[in-house]
Amino acid sequence: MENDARTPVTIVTGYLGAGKTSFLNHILHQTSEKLAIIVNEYGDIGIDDQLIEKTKEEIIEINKGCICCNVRKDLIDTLSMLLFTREQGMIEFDRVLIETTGLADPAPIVQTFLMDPKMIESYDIDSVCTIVDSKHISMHLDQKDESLSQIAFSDNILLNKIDLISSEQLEKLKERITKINPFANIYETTKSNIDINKVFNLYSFDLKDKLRISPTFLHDTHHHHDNVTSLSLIETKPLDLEKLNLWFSYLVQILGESLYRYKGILYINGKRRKYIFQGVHMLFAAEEQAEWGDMSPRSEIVFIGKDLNKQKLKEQFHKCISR
Ligand SMILES: Nc1nc2c(ncn2[C@@H]2O[C@H](COP(=O)(O)OP(=O)(O)OP(=O)(O)O)[C@@H](O)[C@H]2O)c(=O)[nH]1
Repeated sequence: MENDARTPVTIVTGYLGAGKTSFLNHILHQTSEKLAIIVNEYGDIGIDDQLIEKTKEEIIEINKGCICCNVRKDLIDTLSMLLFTREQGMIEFDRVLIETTGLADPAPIVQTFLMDPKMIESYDIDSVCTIVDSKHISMHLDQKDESLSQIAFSDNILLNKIDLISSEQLEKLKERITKINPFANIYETTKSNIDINKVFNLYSFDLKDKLRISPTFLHDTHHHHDNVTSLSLIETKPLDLEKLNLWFSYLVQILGESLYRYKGILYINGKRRKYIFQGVHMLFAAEEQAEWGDMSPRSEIVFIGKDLNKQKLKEQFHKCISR
């Protein structure tokens, strides 16, 4: 990012054999930056039991036993070592690229950059890219939480291997993916061939006017079976800041674990400026932004989460309208 000394980080995720290595090769071919690539080998063996998998990682608990917010100590060690060796003039790199294993849930990796003070100071998540095996993803989505999580956390989704499916299948897949994650850019690829400008320098986790809540996504989704879904809320009446604060505190405490990502732009009663916020599980940040100016003010919120009680969330949000 301009005037930002932090090193950008791109996280690449995707199921086994989806095309992550092919993606890396295309990126390496196009980039003029020096990349430090971390290939994450952990959890490589298929272990179904969540608890066993979690004990393989070094988990730091915050918020008294919250298991959804954890950082990866092994990753912090590697990233600290990179910083140190660069400071010593032993290596040079402009960006870090992390390739996760096919079975990894990206949440703890993303959280590492949002929770650890040294990581926050030194690194800046540019974007999370998920490579999807278009031929097999539907089966994985039916069976695996990791695939859902990889899609839910993503900023860029490459629907790869489209040569192996029909155009009807592709349309259905796009619909299903959009319902899980309405934030992400979706690209159709073969051999993960993508223009680097589409995936680098997005800085999706910055709060600076980066909201991409497009009108096409702001509708409700029905008739699908994925337990990870999105919900969009829109309100043109001004909202009460105090009520909203209380509601959000409640939401992150109660639903934090099942809220994957959420973002919003808020029209607050008595404020000329927009409020924007975003969160990952229980980690939450909000910021006052530019004035509404000529735009007609309205609030837009999108949640991506597991087993969302949409009706209840809608009712609770409605109660935050300023009376
Ligand atoms: N037909 C077809 N094959 C592809 C495409 N992209 C990748 N492949 C093939 O799929 C296989 C896996 O691709 P990789 O890029 O190694 O995938 P990966 O995600 O790095 O795989 P793992 O490291 O095993 O998780 C290779 O044999 C690729 O040649 C595509 O768009 N179409």
